Amino acid sequence: MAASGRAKQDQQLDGSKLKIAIVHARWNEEIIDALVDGCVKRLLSVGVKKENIVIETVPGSYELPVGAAALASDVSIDAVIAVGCLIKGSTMHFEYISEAVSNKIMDIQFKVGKPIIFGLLTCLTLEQAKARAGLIPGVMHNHGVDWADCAVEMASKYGADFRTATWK
Ligand SMILES: Nc1c(NC[C@H](O)[C@H](O)[C@H](O)CO)[nH]c(=O)[nH]c1=O
Ligand SMILES: CC(=O)[C@@H](O)COP(=O)(O)O
Repeated sequence: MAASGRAKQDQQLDGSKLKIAIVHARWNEEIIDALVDGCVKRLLSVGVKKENIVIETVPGSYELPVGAAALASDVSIDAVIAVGCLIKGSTMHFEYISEAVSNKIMDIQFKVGKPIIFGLLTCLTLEQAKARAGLIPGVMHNHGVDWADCAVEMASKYGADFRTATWK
């Protein structure tokens, strides 16, 4: 069972002035649909306008860094949420994609000067993925909600700093 220590909000989130992009993979559609739905509903609930939520897709999670970088290059976008679901198979494919995507998304946000939220589930079983997408009642919350909060907080708190920071 995952740690229950979800980050508590240290400020009232206000997304009313933000434009947020979600780029999601199309593998494991049931999981992705639930994650994106949770993310969008949360963004709307903290004030992001519907017209300021951009949704694009890529074939698989390995393509998320390219999609995220492309969306982040749009000057009007304040943060990108990269959403994918990797489920371990019988080869090392899972490990290579997980590592590459994690490292690259971290790199890109510093290069583009915008928060890119790591919304990639790296699960050993379909059950783990369903739980983290909020699809098993009473087990776990939909992690897409956390990613929405994170995008709004990071864009609000650090967005401008990212663009001008010399430490990139
Ligand atoms: N097995 C999963 C994949 N595999 C596809 C790769 O992400 C990539 O699209 C392909 O290797 C071509 O570059 N993708 C997922 O998102 N989830 C999986 O479980
Ligand atoms: C995450 C993956 O790429 C994985 O689902 C692919 O399965 P396999 O390792 O059996 O080819």
